[in-house]
Amino acid sequence: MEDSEQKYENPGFEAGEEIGMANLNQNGNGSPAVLPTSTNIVAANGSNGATSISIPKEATTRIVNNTRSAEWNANNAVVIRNAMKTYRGAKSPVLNDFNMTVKEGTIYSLLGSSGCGKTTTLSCVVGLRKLDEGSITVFGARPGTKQSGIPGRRVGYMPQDICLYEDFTICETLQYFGTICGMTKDEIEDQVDFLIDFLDLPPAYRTVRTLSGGQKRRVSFAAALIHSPELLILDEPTVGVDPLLRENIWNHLCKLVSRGQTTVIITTHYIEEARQSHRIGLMRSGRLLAEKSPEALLQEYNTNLLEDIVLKLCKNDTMGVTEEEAAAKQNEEDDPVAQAIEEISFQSQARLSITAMSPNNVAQTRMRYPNSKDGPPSPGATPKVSTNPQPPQHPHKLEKSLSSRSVISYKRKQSFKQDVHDEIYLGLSRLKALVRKNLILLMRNRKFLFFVLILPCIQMMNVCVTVGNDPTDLEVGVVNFDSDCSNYSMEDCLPKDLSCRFLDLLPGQNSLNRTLKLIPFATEEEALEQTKAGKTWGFMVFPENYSTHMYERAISGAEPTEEVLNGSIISFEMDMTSKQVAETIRTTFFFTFQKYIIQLFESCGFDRRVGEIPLKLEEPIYGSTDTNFRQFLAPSAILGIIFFCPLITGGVNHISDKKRGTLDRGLVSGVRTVEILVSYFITEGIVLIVQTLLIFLIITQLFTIEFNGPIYWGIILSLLIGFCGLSLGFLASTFCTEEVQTILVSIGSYYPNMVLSGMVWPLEGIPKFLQYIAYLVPCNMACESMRSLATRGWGIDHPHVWPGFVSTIGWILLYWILTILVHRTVKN
Ligand SMILES: Nc1ncnc2c1ncn2[C@@H]1O[C@H](COP(=O)(O)OP(=O)(O)OP(=O)(O)O)[C@@H](O)[C@H]1O
Repeated sequence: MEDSEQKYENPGFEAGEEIGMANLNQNGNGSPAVLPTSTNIVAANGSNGATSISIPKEATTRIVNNTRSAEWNANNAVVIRNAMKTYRGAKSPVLNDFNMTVKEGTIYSLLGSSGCGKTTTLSCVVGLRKLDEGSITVFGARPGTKQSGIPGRRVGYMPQDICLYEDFTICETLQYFGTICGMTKDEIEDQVDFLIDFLDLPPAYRTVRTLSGGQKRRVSFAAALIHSPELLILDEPTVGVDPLLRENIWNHLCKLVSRGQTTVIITTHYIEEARQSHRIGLMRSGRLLAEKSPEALLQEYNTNLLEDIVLKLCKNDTMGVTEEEAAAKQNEEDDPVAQAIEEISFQSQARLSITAMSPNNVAQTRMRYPNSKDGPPSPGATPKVSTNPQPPQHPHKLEKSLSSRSVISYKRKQSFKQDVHDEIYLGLSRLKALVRKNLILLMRNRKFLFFVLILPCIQMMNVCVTVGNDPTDLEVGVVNFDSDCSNYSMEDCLPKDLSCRFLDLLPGQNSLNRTLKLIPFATEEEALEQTKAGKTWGFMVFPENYSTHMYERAISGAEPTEEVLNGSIISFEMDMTSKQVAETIRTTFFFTFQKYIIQLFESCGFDRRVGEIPLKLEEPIYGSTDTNFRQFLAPSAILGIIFFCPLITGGVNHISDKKRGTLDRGLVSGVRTVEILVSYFITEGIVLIVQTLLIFLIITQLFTIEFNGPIYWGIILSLLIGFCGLSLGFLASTFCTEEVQTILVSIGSYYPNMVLSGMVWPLEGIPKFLQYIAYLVPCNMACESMRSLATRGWGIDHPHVWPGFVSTIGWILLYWILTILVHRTVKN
């Protein structure tokens, strides 16, 4: 119980002290900082009065940026100086010459109306946003540097929004954030038990989605606390929390701070709640109106309600009266510090007030704060300095929580080898947490998972069933003035019914091949009308005495008459709007005619070879004589489908993570972009492997499409293309803010990729200049490789095959580099 009786300390502040950059007149060695002149600075040294120095604003910024000496006091956890930030498109800055000093081991409450810039300030402190001007130091270094511990496990961040995975249970949530911060399983288990009990959370197996708003906020709070960080950044943690629990939370924060292990920056809407903090920053329109201990404020304004002070300061600010002027009016006593600050407030817009505190003061000041439960002090009374605070609601559990076992200690100085070891251990720990997170999210959405696994198979089957088959039942009209074909023989060598023999040989009449469906017409006009009406694809006309003329032309040798030549022509009129259909009909006619002539020659006793076209197509070197379009399309279709699915799912998952705020939360805890990418590669890789194997099964077993080369290289290339799509999806989602944008970008990039990689049409058929541009699409070379593997049976060592693998790996690396660069740029 020693802790509960221990006094809460107020390290570094005295009641009545002023906003300040401590020890600006000293550098790290204790020697005076030499400052050029221009802007007034007051360096007040305790009660010894104020010293006025002039420096240009940029010089102060430089000092802040370049050295720890002037700004940095070993007791400062967070220092913000001259911060300026304007959101793109905003008319006024959200942070306007903002200064803030948070001492180590204290609770700092940032108070301000909605929209004044509190969240922006916190997001800059945790490194999620960058300032336009000015500086932030956390533990003496810029956020983002190793020394600052941000991002990393030295900080615990609770954003304003819930920012949790809705499909996780409470236990999984805390495990995730604990593992990211490098906690062991036992440490996490201990903390989970404690936090569930302490924060009055529902049972650990409950899914976040099923919790109330307040319960979700408490889980979010627990996630920030789990690793007992040195710096806790809490954005409105007590909203929606009942008063008793709110008090518990504050007690817990006080407890953590009193042990000197934690610094807390908290934003809250409950002004009186802020009484329990060591320092209050009153914020308005991107500036601090005051930054003092609650006692100092209450004393100065001679009131017992913080609300009154906030109201007064805001009114004064609206009227253009500075805090110092207002305080001077309230308190007629001549305070040299207040006077000094008043002086610079009038002289410069770029105000910089500095209170130099003696280190002795810092060490000596010990103040205990009244608990809100005690009620406000009576009018005119000085703030209550209690010696007996309300004990926390679960003192024994707090003891347990705060024992050295549950508090992670951070060694600040260790060997390089140890550093590397820690980095590797932490990196693996984060990766493990990310992979587990992805897998849990995937498994919790079983229907979606099933759809994701099955979708590429459905697409592939779709391609195989619908594409590459010859068209059938094409309706073609026949106008036959030669014969009514009522009684004819295919064997006779007679000049009659030859038109019937030709029609008989057309596929679709007596054969299984159902290419054509012949429709007889009495006149050409009728047949034409039907074609014009779109009911037939065209019609053929056999002239009168066609058989006689054809017989003479075929067997009467040289020098046929003009009448014979013209009278033996079968004329075709066709609807040529569909290239594939027209080609099919035309090819069918030509091949049938060839057969018909051979058959006529044979029936008349001639050598059939006389009737053959004297061209010979030898056995194909690669492929077969009856290769259809499906054989051409299938290998590239695999790549197209495997590329597209992860492109969409990877991008959408990343955006969801971003929108939920969970990504930012992870990044603050030290998760790296490359780790997120690797984790998605692992989980999506599992999905990809299943998708690829299913697709290969479908094409080889169900549709019996030949894969002549080593099939494992085909599978590896498909996986690489899947990873390539995933990487592109990631890159796209780095730019985008909404899922629909990623989907549009994916679709937009999919079609050029499909067309320019020769998936559907040979690249030799596109304009020459486009053939070069086509190399810029990721599937281009991979398509050629895949086709060569599948149809020509070549191996990885063939110069048409390996470049596809190399180029795909190159694209993956390029997308990764761009994603990391864009991510950094966007963050900046
Ligand atoms: N990404 C953004 N782009 C443009 N403006 C923004 C963006 N984020 C915040 N703002 C604007 O900046 C101002 C400060 O926002 P911020 O979230 O920091 O306020 P806050 O003090 O935390 O408010 P609250 O207490 O309501 O959470 C607001 O006017 C807000 O509309």
